[in-house]
Amino acid sequence: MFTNKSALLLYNGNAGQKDIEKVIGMTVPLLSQQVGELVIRATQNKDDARKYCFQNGELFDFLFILGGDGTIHECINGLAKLEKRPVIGIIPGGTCNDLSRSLDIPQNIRKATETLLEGRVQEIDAARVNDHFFINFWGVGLIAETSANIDETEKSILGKISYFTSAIRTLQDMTKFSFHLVIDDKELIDDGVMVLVSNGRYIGTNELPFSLNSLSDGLLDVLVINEANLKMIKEIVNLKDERQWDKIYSEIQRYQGEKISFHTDPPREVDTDGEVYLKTPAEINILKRHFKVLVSN
Ligand SMILES: Nc1ncnc2c1ncn2[C@@H]1O[C@H](COP(=O)(O)OP(=O)(O)OP(=O)(O)O)[C@@H](O)[C@H]1O
Repeated sequence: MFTNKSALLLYNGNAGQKDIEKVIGMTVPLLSQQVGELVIRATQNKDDARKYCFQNGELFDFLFILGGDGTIHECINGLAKLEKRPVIGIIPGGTCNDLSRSLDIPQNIRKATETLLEGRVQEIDAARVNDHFFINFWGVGLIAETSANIDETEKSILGKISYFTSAIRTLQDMTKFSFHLVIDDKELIDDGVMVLVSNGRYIGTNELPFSLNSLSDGLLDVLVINEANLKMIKEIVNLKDERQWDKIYSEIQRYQGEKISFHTDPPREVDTDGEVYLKTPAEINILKRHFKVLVSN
């Protein structure tokens, strides 16, 4: 599949906890054995991946992204509007790596590279929010405030555990907010502590207990949490049997749709794929099978 093809390996040059030379050493020898022409580039700054993908994405048949969900988010924002988009191979090099988990890619870098090189191409959905794009999730309330409250030093030392310590801090002073939500033709005026729109199956390394949730189903899943406490959050992340869901959590509402409109007054911060830089209001549309990715055979 890769002979006579060109590929870009883009890696997060600021890879936090990871020994980048060791990480690169686990993937480049494997890629260069199979790929016709391999270009390697490290990101120099935040937003570099988005700009580079936008300017050069059409030149490559494949894009291997070695980084976390934040780096992937930047890449898909650079690629989304291009006519010719490369096939994406995700090598999990971040802290949470939620998208690679949703795609069942091994979390070990060498194994992930081998899996992608022996894999097949699958089309997956993405979503457009206003003039931006996301691939894994969009959320307001608890999730956005947890991300915003993460201490970067803590993240580099504790990795994914920092999300839990931040969630505990955030829950202590979380207050409800009012919102106006429209999912396709269904209108909901309500208040709550979190509204989540997900395309993928994992958030903060935890699998969402939705058996219907798929990256290729042409639908976005919407989760509205009206009340939250720590016990409940722990139970949600540990809940593996979806049949228990409706019985236990009457304060959680679930929907699916293709087009979502969300308003708050005043505007609230939004987390998209783990990055907090957007605010409400939001007009969200599914982009069916917009990207091609490599997955396990
Ligand atoms: N060279 C760089 N200098 C500064 N920031 C960078 C650089 N390269 C990437 N970034 C930024 O670092 C952020 C985090 O990177 P990344 O997502 O790869 O790792 P992570 O946050 O540890 O992983 P995850 O999102 O899976 O938890 C991204 O938002 C990206 O914009």
